[in-house]
Amino acid sequence: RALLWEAGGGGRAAGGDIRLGSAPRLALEPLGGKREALEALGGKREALEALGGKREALEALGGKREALEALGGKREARACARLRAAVRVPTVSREGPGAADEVALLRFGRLLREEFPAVFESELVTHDLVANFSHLLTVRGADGGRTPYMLTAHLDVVPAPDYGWDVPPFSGEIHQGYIYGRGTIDDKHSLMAILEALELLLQRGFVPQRTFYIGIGHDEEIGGDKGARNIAKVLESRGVKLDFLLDEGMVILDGVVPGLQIPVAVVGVSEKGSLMLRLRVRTETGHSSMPAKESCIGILSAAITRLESNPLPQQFGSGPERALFEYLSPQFNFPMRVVTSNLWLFGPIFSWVLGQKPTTNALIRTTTAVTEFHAGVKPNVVAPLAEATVNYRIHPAQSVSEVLRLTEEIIADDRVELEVLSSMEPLPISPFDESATGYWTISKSITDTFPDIVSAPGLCIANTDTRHYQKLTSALYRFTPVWNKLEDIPRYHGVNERISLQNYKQTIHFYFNLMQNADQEEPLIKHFHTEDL
Ligand SMILES: CCCCCCCC/C=C\CCCCCCCC(=O)N[C@@H](Cc1ccccc1)C(=O)O
Ligand SMILES: [Zn+2]
Ligand SMILES: [Zn+2]
Repeated sequence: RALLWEAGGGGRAAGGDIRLGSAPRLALEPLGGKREALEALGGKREALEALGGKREALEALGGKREALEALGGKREARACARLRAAVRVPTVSREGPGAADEVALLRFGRLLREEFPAVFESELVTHDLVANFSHLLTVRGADGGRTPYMLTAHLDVVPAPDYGWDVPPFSGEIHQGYIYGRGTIDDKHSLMAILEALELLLQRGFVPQRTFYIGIGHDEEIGGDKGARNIAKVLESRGVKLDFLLDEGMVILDGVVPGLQIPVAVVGVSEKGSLMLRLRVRTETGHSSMPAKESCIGILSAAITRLESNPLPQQFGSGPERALFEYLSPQFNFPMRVVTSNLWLFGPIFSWVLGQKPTTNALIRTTTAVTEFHAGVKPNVVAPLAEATVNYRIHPAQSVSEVLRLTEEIIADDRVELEVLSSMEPLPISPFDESATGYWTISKSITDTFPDIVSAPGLCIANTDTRHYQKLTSALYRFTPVWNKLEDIPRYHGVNERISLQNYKQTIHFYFNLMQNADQEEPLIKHFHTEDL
C-alpha cells in the first residue's frame, strides 16, 4: 500500500485512469463480482462512503488493482472522499454586496461537523462560529504555560465557469490519479488535511502540549474582511498572543526555479503589498461624426501602454527573494551555483534573467497588471468616460506612496485621474534565523514529509489572510505542501485545478507531523509516525 502511494513524485499520478463510466456489469467483471469488490474496499458502507454512492463507486472502479492503487487503503479512501465532498459544496466568493452563497457556506459548516466527529466532539476542542460562516477551533494543550500557535485556511473559492475544464469544476471527480475541482489546491486541501490530521491524532488519544488554534475563514478570496479579520479580533479580545501562524501561500516548486534540479518547498516569510488603482479619463461626448482629435479611450490606452512598457524598477537583493537563492545556492547546477554564490557580482545579470518569466519576475519587482478596461456607450457616440483598473503587487522594498509617485511620473498626463480603490503595504519579513521556532517547526515538518526536497524562505507573491493576524504575532508563514510543476501554476484560480491523491495524502502527513513537531522542545521527537497512517 505504502509503495503504491509513494510511487512517483508528489505531482505525479498514482494509479491509472479510474473513470470508467461504463455499465455496472462491465465494472464488476474485472473485480470478480460485487462481493469481492466490496471486500477489497473493506465493506459496503466504506466503499460507498469513499466513493460517494453506488453508481459512482461502480463507475470509478476501473478494476480491482486500479481501485486499490488509487485509494491506497480504507483510511485514505475516506480522506479523499471527504475532500471530494468538500469540493462539491460550491462556496464561491464573488465581488460585490450579497455575493456570498450563504446556503453553501452553511452546508459546508455542517459537512465539517459531520465528517470530523472526533474533532467537534472532543473535550479538548472548542468551536466558535465567527461572522456566521467562519470557524475558530481552539485545541487545548496540556501545558498552559507555552505560547500557542495557529493554523489557518479558507473555505471559500473563486468562481469556476465550466468552460475549459476537463471535468465539471464542482464535481470532485477523480481522473488519472488526481482529484479535480475548484478548491483542491486553493484552499480546501489544506483545510481538510488539517482536520484529517487532528481527527486522527485525537482518535489515537493525542493530547497536545501546547494550545493551538485553527482558523477557517469564509471570504479570503474577497479580502477576508469578515472571516479572518473577525477571527483575529476574537483572539485579540481574549488576549491571545501566538508563537507563529501558518497559512496558505507558497508551495513546492518542481522545475520552476531556473537551474535548480531538485524540488524546493518555499515558505513565504513575507508577502507583497497591493495597490488597486482606478484610472479615469473624461472627455466631451457628442456625435461621432465630429470627433475631437483625441478620445478618452485613446488617452487612457496611451497611459496604459506607458505603464506596461515601463515596468517598475527591479528590486532584487533587497527583499526575501535574495535569501531564497542564497539558501538554495548549493543545490544549483553549474554555472548557476557560481552565480548564486556570488550575488554581489552577478546580482544584476541574475535579476535580468529572473525578470524574463512572469513567475520569477514577480519575485524581483512590483508588478503592474492592467486587469479591467471599460469605455464607450454606443457605436456612434463619442465616449464620455474611459476607466481601467491596475493592480500592483508591491515588492517589500517599495511602499504604496512610492508606487503612486512612480505611476504619476510614468503616465505624465494630468487628464488621467487616479483613484486608490484599496492599498496594502508589503508585510514585514518574519524571522527565519536559528531562533525562529515557528519557521523551523514548519521546515522540519516539510523534511519529515518529503525527505528528498529542500526548503527555503521566500517571498509570497499573492496576498493571504495573514495580514489580519499581524497583531497576534510577527511570525507569519505562508506554505501548503502542494507539488507544482511549471505547467501547474496556471491552475490556481484557473481551469483544471487538481491535486494528486498522493499529494493530498502528503498534505495530511505534513500537518500530522507539524502538530507533533510544534509540541517538541529541542530535539524534535514524534510519538506517532506517518508510516502508521
Ligand atoms: C523562483 C520562485 C518562483 C516563484 C514562483 C511562484 C509560484 C507561485 C505558485 C503558486 C502561487 C499560489 C498562490 C496561492 C495563494 C493565493 C492567494 C490568493 O489568491 N489571494 C488573493 C487574495 C485577495 C487579495 C485581495 C483581494 C481579493 C483577494 C490575491 O492575492 O489576489
Ligand atoms: Zn487561497
Ligand atoms: Zn485563491
